[in-house]
Amino acid sequence: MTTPWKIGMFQSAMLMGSWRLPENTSTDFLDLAHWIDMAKRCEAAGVDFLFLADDYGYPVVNDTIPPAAIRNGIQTPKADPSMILPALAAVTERLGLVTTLSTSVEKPPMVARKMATLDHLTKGRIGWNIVTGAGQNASARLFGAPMVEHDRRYEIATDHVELSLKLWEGCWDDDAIVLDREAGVYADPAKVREIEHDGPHFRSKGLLNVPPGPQRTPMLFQAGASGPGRDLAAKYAEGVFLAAEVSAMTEQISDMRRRATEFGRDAQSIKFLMAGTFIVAPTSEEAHQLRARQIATRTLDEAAASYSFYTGVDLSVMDPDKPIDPSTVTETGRTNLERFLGPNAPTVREVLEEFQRNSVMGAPFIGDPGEVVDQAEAAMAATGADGFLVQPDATGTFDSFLELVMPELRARGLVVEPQVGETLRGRIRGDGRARLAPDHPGARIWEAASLV
Ligand SMILES: Cc1cc2nc3c(=O)[nH]c(=O)nc-3n(C[C@H](O)[C@H](O)[C@H](O)COP(=O)(O)O)c2cc1C
Repeated sequence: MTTPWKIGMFQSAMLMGSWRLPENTSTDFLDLAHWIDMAKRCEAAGVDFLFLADDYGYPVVNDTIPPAAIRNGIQTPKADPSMILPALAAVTERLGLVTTLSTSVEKPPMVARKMATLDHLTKGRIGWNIVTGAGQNASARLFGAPMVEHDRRYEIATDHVELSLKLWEGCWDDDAIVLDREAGVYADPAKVREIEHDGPHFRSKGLLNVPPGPQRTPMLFQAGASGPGRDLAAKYAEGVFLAAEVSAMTEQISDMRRRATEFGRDAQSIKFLMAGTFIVAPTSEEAHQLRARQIATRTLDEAAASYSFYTGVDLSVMDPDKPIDPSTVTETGRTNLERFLGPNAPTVREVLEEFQRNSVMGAPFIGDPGEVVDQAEAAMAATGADGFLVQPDATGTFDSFLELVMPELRARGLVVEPQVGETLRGRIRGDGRARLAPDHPGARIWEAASLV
């Protein structure tokens, strides 16, 4: 059998899929029962994890929210997934649970404490998607702070992760909790310590006041593919989410593996998951009909509002018949600007049409179960990726993927059944190891602390 594919499911606590279609249920995103049902179905179908993306942003162009964004529910409203996760932990026992916390907004001790708590509550099934924050122009307004430039946000993220790693790996020895009721000893003071950090952006002398969970450091994910984003991933990430065309993704993966070796890590220690949209139905014809219905629910105005959320760039004021001006700069997200520049750049109209069809996620796989898995196998072979981050279907959930694609993947021997008791890291790395690999910078913090 080939190395099993890793299968994660992408969600956000907002409108997903084509919410205007009558079969779409993402309008229930503020109902806990919606999430509990989804998590149980994901677990029963044997996928590796459910990822709840998050940010504080919303579309803003020329200092205002485009009316199309509010009218059509584009990237807003959006609820806080960290409030939903404990309920999902309670009703699952194998499903990994991954969420986002922003290094631009949440301070390291807050991230470290929330994630360590969730690692306990999930019994080692939690992952952190490290982001500098999508929709940054809106987020900065919301927090009343000047917008920090793109590359500097990644410098802050690097220092943030360094301190967070110290808190997870350095404060508590493995055998610090004694729990001797007779002697009245809860924890051994010799095995618990404050860490010190004096970095370019964060300073701390402190103790993480929750002991680490089964993974110590939550499994670390990252999703920015600009130069500084790639470096952050290469240095710390154990899983990377990518959304692009196959050719761009192939380059991103090989470049990030190369950068990982420059940081002294095994290039294979990062698992790359392609954002994959599967438009699947029992027959090919039904799948293509569904695709046409989905595209018809989205206007070019909405595509422009969505593009502005990811990039801060307003395509609606540009000449539709020319490519995006190559001198355009943005301090919001760069990946979705850079992928449409350069030789053979598409026109603005083509970019909008691409966003109307696919948003940031690249072209979908369309067809019956056999056809979509053939297409997915070809993408895996071309890119060298390790699996998929599956996008919600037209219903806003994953029912068609879980019911039609998972059995096909299993029949082809491409996935293995997750087991109770596995940590998220152990499962995704495939070696059962709960803790960071020895070549990860966080492992050196643990080694140094355990020698104290
Ligand atoms: C599949 C995927 C998931 C993402 N999830 C989040 C998220 O939950 N929160 C967020 O703020 N940004 C998220 N992003 C955006 C990235 O973190 C990043 O800001 C964006 O890709 C722009 O990259 P750059 O900052 O390197 O230019 C996601 C991106 C991708 C491709």
